[in-house]
Amino acid sequence: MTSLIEQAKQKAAYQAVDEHVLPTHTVIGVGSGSTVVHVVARLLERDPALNAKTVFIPTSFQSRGLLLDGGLTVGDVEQYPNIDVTIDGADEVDAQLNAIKGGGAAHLQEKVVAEAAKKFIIVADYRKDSKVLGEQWTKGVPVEVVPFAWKAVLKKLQGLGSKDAKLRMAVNKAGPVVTDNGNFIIDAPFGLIRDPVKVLKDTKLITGVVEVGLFCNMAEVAYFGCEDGSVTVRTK
Ligand SMILES: O=C[C@H](O)[C@H](O)[C@H](O)COP(=O)(O)O
Repeated sequence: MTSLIEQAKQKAAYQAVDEHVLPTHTVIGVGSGSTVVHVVARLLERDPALNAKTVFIPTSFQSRGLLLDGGLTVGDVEQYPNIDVTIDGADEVDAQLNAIKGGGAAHLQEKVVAEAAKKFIIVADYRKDSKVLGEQWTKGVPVEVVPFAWKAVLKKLQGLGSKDAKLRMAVNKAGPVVTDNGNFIIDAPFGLIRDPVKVLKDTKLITGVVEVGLFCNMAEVAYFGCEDGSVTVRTK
């Protein structure tokens, strides 16, 4: 039996695909994470002729695998720098549609693919819906760093007020999580983030930081699957 959370993710993902992936689209960005599994499932229910003329741009090893397993054609932003629409999950979304992403360490490729798209759409379940970032997602802002700089970046993040910033450690592997790009992740909690643009700018300016999991002023719409089976749609 599917859990309430899985149902919520599925409803949000299905509605987003139905409303934003148009028959005229030929290049679609596909994010990463557990909610995106439902995005790909819905894409696979489309007319096969539409999928056959479409290239899908993954944002991680995981989403590339989902697309390939579904028999879809994959490409990259080097070949396809103009994407019609990108649909992705999020760890938390605020009232202005700013988002924290990178809980799965995929936010660098996700941000590139989102920025290359004419439209960026977020799909999530009710647990991700916040007024202010940091209300629900308390693990911190994921910051991807080049490995040799991690300690220096950690100190700078602490200096910016993230006292509990820490290197993300792997499970079932000794040592840190290594991203799809060969980098490390620092999770930097900043409490309630009332000015995400400032936190993004301050953290991204630290030398050694590759990308920060704050997606500010990027999403056009967010779909939240609710506990009662409905979907809340929030637009900018
Ligand atoms: O790095 C991972 C991505 O930003 C995901 O989109 C995010 O963590 C949400 O994942 P999920 O849909 O599994 O909650």
